[in-house]
Amino acid sequence: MPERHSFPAFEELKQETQGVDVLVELAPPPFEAAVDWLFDVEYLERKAELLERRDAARRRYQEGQRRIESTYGTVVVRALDRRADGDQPRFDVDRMATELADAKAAVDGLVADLDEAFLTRAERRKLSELESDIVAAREYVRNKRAFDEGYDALAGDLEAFEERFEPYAGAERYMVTSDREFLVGASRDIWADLSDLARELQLHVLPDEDARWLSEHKTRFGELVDAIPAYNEEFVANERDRYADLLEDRPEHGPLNDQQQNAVVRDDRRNLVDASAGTGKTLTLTYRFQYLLEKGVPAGDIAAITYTKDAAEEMAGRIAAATGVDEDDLDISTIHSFALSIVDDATVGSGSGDEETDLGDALDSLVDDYLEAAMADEKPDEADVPYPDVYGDFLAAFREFRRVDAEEEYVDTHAGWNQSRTDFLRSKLTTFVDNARTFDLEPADVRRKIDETAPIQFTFATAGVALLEAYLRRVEATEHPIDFDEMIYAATELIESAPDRFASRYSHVLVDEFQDVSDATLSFVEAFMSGDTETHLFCVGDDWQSIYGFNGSNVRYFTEYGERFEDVTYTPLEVNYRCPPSIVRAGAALMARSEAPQNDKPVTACSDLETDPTLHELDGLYEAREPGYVVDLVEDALASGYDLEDVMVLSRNDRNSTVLQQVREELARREIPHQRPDSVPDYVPESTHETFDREVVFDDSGDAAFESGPDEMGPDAPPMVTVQSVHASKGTEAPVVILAHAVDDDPEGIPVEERTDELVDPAIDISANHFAEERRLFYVALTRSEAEFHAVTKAGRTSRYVEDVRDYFEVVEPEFTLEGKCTEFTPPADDSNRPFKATLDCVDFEAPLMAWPNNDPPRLEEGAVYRITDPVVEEGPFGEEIRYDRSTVELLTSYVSTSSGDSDDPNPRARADDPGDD
Ligand SMILES: Nc1ncnc2c1ncn2[C@@H]1O[C@H](COP(=O)(O)OP(=O)(O)OP(=O)(O)O)[C@@H](O)[C@H]1O
Repeated sequence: MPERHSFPAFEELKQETQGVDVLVELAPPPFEAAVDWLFDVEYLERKAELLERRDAARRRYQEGQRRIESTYGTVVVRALDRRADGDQPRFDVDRMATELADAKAAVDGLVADLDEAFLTRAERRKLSELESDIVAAREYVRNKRAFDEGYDALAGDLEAFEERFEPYAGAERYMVTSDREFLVGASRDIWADLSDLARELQLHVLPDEDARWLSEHKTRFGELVDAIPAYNEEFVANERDRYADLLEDRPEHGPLNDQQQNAVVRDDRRNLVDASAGTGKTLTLTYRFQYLLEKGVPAGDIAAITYTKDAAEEMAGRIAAATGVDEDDLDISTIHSFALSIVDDATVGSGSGDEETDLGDALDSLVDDYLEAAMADEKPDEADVPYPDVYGDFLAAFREFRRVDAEEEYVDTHAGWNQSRTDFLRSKLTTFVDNARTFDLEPADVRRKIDETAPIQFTFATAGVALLEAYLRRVEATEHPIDFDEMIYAATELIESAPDRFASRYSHVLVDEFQDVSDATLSFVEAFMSGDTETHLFCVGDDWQSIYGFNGSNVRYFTEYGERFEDVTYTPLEVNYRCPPSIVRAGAALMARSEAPQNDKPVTACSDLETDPTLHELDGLYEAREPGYVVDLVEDALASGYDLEDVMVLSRNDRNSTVLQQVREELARREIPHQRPDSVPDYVPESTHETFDREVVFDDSGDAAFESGPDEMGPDAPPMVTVQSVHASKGTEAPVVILAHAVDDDPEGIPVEERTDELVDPAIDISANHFAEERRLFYVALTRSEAEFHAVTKAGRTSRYVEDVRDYFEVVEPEFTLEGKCTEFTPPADDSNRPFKATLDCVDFEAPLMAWPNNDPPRLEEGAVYRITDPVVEEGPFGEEIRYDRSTVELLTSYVSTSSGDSDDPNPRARADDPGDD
């Protein structure tokens, strides 16, 4: 059936006609004809006009529609086909978009230009279908274009992300901090961009491949946004699972705790374990070494640096035993041996054989040459010394120094009692140059620090600077480094200049006691990170134990490490496995009061031992009583079941220390085996020699002694009490620790008296606060203890650090009882009011006694042995004296004639205990 056309314009006309018909019917007859006539004329005109407009509109429509279809039909159809197939457009999307925009404009123009009222419904539908096809095609192209643009904008970010993420895709590696920060940020940004894009697009309109890409990437990045921050945690958990055997099942002690296990497996570029004493830092470092070996890292790719040779040997022994790797294949050494090995390696075959390679020799011989010639006042052209021009400067300053010294008698006043002038000057000059090297001061730096208004310092330091110049010339002229500092600098330079050769040799460098780094050692360690090497650092340390400021170390390198370098992961360890809870709490309280900023470190004790540290405040004759008292404590410990090696006696100083020297003498007198300072054979009483299958030597005093320190003795080493300085005790532990001479602000106390050395000061550049460093030293001493800690001090002069934590101490006021033989007795002349005087030989010391006649004291008998209970010590004209009277003196043994052979018994206590002697 043909379509019935219907036009609204004609409908309107028709309605109008019907309206006129009704009007005609209602009108009276003559008027009716007139209306008809009028209407016919009007109607016919309008009808003709309408027909004309209709035809024009239809013509325009048909032409327009045809034109649009022929111009744009193909592009619309193609677009719609792709859209329908979910396929990619097969030609240029931009051109397509332009053409479709034109098509839309053409349709819009046509519609605007058309009087649609003259179109049939079918024509209108067709037009609207054309319009909507164009719109749909445009929608497809717009989405596709927006997707492509979004994709292009993301492509760079995605590539960068994938490249950085690629090493971690298998979850086999710890994510380095800078990568992690980048990947966290990038994954968030990419996810946000993908989400924006998806929001902006109609996915169903996109080609399927694009829609799929978008939704898959959006999902992936949605997951990565959560996964990347948690990546390392997961890695660590997996790694801990995989190596649980190593980390949890070792029989010699319990499993490593969570924090220790984390520290072992975390593997940033730089890993820092910052933890207080006894929390297992060294143990964790040892485990990290083993873990790396178990992971398959070749032993030769791992280097460990310890603070002392003993610690290196102990660690190597432990790792070799645990892993079966030959000890010789383990690269564990002190930083100096490590640097030396690098320098040696680099200079092999360079003809360094003739050079002075013995560290220290170069300086010693230079000081000797200059000093000897200058003491003999040899002129530069007479003297057989290197660098005569510098010697000339040295001599001029040295002559001035001697002139000033002759007036001020400086050397005579300051030299040790058995030290010659030359020895004194030699030691000061060597220390001067040594210090300048340690603190890396150039001659000009030292010169600036000299006080020109102080003649002694000015003349001596001017000579010192000349010597430093000569030494630096020698350093320069010598191919092989000739001192420790030079060694470190040279090794650092070598590594930095050839990272491929030296730094990349190690994939892992582990460093113990990292808080003690100096400028030079820090540069050395960091040199391993130079170039494109993949070396990873693992350092353990504790700023609370930084005690080598005088040696050039600077705790700020440790505390500010994370700010100075990139890719640092910190791991705390918060359980102390060594000390009883009271000591752990006292240590934390001590450090909370530090004079210098310290890192905060929460710590709890693992032990449930209820021992409190003990404070022994000796009064009266302190200096004389102290060694005997300290050794009494050693004997008490031995008597209560501790072994010799369980006891450690410490003091602020060792070399030149009267305190430890006297303690050692007392230990030897009581035949207790004990350690002596480096290079001096340790003491073992003759009676025990045959017990040990070792060669025994006898020292000058006739004491039997082993040739080396306890750690080097091997399995046959005899057990002995450790006696050493607090510095030397770092990193060690013992059940019983006795800190002798915990006296405040004393030449051998803690804090040690802050001493300036007028001669050497210009060559020193210590940045550490003296009292803060001494506090840390006290902290080290306190935290060596596994059970008992005893601080022995003089009543009224107790160390400020003990005072800071006195509440944690059990305070013992030892009863002061003197027992000894009266060796001298001087009664006053009868008529005088002068005191009786006597001396009691208490073996450990001589006690001067005094009594006034009106106190009615007993008359003492020379040669008899007395006990004085609770004696009152007073300051007399010749020092401390003990007042005695009848109520305090008790006769233990009457005078025994020397012919009996007993009178020289050095141990009156034994006699007093013997009832048969009464
Ligand atoms: N997880 C553990 N279980 C049992 N004992 C442990 C554990 N961790 C450490 N220890 C023990 O605690 C003591 C202290 O360990 P370590 O010497 O490694 O600590 P440190 O932090 O290096 O101490 P310091 O800084 O005082 O030298 C050692 O006797 C060690 O064997």
